[in-house]
Amino acid sequence: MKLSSLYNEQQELRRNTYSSLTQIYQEVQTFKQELKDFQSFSYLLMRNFQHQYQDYLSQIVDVVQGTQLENENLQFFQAKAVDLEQSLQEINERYQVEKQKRKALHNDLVELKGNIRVHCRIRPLLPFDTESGDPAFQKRSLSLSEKVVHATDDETVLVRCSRPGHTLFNKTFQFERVYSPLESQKIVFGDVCPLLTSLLDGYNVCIMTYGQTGSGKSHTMLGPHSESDPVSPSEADQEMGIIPRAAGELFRLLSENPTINPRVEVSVVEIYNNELFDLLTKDSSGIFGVKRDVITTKEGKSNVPLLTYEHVECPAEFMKLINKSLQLRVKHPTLVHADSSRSHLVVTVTLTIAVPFDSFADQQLSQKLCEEMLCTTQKVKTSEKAGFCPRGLSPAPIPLDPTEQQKQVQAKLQLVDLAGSECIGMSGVTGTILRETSFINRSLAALADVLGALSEHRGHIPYRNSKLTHLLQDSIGGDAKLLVMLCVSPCQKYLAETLQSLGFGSRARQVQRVQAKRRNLLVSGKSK
Ligand SMILES: Nc1ncnc2c1ncn2[C@@H]1O[C@H](COP(=O)(O)OP(=O)(O)OP(=O)(O)O)[C@@H](O)[C@H]1O
Repeated sequence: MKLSSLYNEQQELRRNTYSSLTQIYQEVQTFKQELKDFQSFSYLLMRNFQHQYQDYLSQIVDVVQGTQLENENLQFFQAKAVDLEQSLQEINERYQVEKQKRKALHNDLVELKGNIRVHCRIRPLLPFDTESGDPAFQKRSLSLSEKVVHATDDETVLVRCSRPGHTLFNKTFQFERVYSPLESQKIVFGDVCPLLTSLLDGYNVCIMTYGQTGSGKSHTMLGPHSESDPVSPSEADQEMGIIPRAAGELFRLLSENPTINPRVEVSVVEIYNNELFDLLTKDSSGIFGVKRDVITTKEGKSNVPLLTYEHVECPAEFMKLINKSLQLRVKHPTLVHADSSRSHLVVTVTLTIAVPFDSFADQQLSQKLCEEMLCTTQKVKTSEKAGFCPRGLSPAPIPLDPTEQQKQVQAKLQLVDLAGSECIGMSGVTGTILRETSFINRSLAALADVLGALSEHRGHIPYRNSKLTHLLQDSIGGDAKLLVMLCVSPCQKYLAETLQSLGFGSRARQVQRVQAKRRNLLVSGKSK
């Protein structure tokens, strides 16, 4: 019994063992299958990975090669850009040289043809461009201060107005030189400076500023100044205008030529309400600014009898006279400009220099002129104060050592700061100032008429219609080198006045006068 139960137990154990073994076997088989599947999946994965790796690798190689190529291209283009930049710079430098040459040739041509040279300066926008006493105007002032006048290059002014409600305007004007609002007093003088060399070479020269009131004429001619702060000829003052700079340059040039025995004389006149005043002399009651007249001499030249010429020996003495005269110059405020000059200011510098005879022909001519001078001086006997020239004559020639072989040349530099042309409605003037304004406008119209008559080669040139044109007759219609410096405002508010000034300048350029001539001998020493 016990044996049988043991047997049964063993049988049971065997069955269980067999069943477990079978189960284990099945699991091993399943595991083996799974392992096999995993192996083939891994293999597949590996192959895929290898393919992808190959792909990426070849892509990377392509990219690296491409980058290298691009790098080489970049370096090539960079080198090319440097080359191009260099040649552009060279071309630019050559262009600037050619431009200067062209400009010099153009200026020579202008002079040969006897044309008037016209420069135009556009001033910067200033606070008073947006200010107005008129409240209705104030509302519009922002748009009216919009810039409509531009310097597109150094010879072209573009006037462009595209404001809704206004006539569209797009017009260019050409001048010998155009200054943008950023260009300094020094740059402006740089273009004027050669005219001083011409003066020393014996040419008469006239430089005048023309433009609307407040457009920058006095600023250009004199620089900022006031009674308490006069114009000083100091190199440190960047804002100095043409007159103090010209004074400095003239004496600098003279100091480089000590043998020419120079004599510089200055007269200053103001033309106010068509009357001419000598600002360097007092009347019997001790008041500066004596009324004078302009006459035409037998030779057809304009002359101011009894005009004072003062002898100056340095820029400081020169500017002292100018500052004294500026204090006398009539100024009144207008709506456009609080410190408006109401008169034309004409500064005349007479330079007499002695130069050696260089040819027999010169001596002959000198003799002739000497005789002419003698005749004239015998007719006009005027007392001569120490340091002053005989009134009403051009300044006296320098007495020379009779044994010296020298000739004298006299040339005249006129620096003219015109009163501003203006529209009466815009400047808001009444009473005395209105009267002044109409005189200013009439004299400027007379100037335009003279230019018109000259450009049309009319037989009669109406110089005598105003004191201004009569006084400037020799410079405008004669053989002087004449430079008109137009001054214009950049803003919309003064468009009409600006167009008027630009039109004046364009007409002035059309005038063909006689070619500028060197002054010849005034009087001579004796030749041996
Ligand atoms: N280029 C410029 N740069 C800076 N300020 C300027 C310039 N031009 C003119 N101004 C200023 O504008 C104002 C008017 O100029 P300016 O007195 O020269 O006018 P104007 O044409 O002589 O006027 P008017 O005919 O009424 O005397 C001044 O305050 C002057 O300093």
